[in-house]
Amino acid sequence: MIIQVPASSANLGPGFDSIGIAVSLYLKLEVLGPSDNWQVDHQLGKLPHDETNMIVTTALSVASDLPPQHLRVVSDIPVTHGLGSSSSAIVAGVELANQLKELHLSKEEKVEIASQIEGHPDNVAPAILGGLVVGTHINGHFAALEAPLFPYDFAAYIPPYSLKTADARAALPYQLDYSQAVHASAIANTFVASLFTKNYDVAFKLMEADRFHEPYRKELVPELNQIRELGKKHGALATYLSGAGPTVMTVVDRDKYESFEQAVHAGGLDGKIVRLHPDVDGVKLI
Ligand SMILES: Nc1ncnc2c1ncn2[C@@H]1O[C@H](COP(=O)(O)OP(=O)(O)OP(=O)(O)O)[C@@H](O)[C@H]1O
Ligand SMILES: N[C@@H](CCO)C(=O)O
Repeated sequence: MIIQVPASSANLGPGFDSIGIAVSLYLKLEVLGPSDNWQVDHQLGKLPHDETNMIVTTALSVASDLPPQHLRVVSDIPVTHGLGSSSSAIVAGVELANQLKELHLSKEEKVEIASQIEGHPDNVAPAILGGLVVGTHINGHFAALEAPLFPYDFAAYIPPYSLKTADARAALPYQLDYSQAVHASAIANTFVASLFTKNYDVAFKLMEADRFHEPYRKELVPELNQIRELGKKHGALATYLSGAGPTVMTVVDRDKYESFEQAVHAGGLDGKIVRLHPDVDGVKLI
């Protein structure tokens, strides 16, 4: 059995902790069979190979009596780079328990479990459902709604350095001034309305108008402004910080992708740039 989970790009500008989209990088979790101890084979650097691996801890939190397994993980989602690697591991763990214990979890139940673990649904919900998702928690439970998917590609600029979500969250203020909070919320509300009504001229302006997190994180990722400026000169639609960064996502018309990528290379940035498209399936068995 192989479980496949897509990467996800959260926030899309003003949708802090509530909007995310599944994109075409994947974690594949193969179940090789029962084992004396939990064993996780992977080539993902320092991540644990035993029962402390996040995939296993998640699976055991769903089904504590799950017998140990020998697992193999292959993933092209870069870890701590703002493309939802932790969410891919959590979603893989939920699905592992679901399959091995035949729990028959609904998609909504998977979103609830994974969001409780991650704390917000912006990465786990698209990783489960596929596509573009808006969600939050209310009275301790999570709701996630699927928005229409826009017909564009992404140029993901992936810097050579990593940035832990915890560190990027530490850069945020504890409080926002009341009038600033009202304006930030109005931007986010109108952004969501523009997505659901497919008013993309408005959506892409608002995607670059976040007031909740990008102003506080831009010093950590100087490439955000550099690429945003390149995008304006080379026909890109909008650029935002993917999740907690440091990946910078640019939405591009499919026929303008090549020229935008060339402009980023010519800009002398030392990260890599990867063409991504939305994933519509979410977690699935392959
Ligand atoms: N394939 C994996 N298997 C097990 N654990 C993983 C895996 N990928 C990521 N993790 C865990 O998630 C942590 C990284 O989470 P973090 O939230 O900092 O980054 P991210 O999820 O890549 O970024 P973002 O949440 O901004 O999209 C790793 O340190 C590790 O503990
Ligand atoms: N919404 C989250 C995504 C990363 O978990 C953030 O920006 O911190």
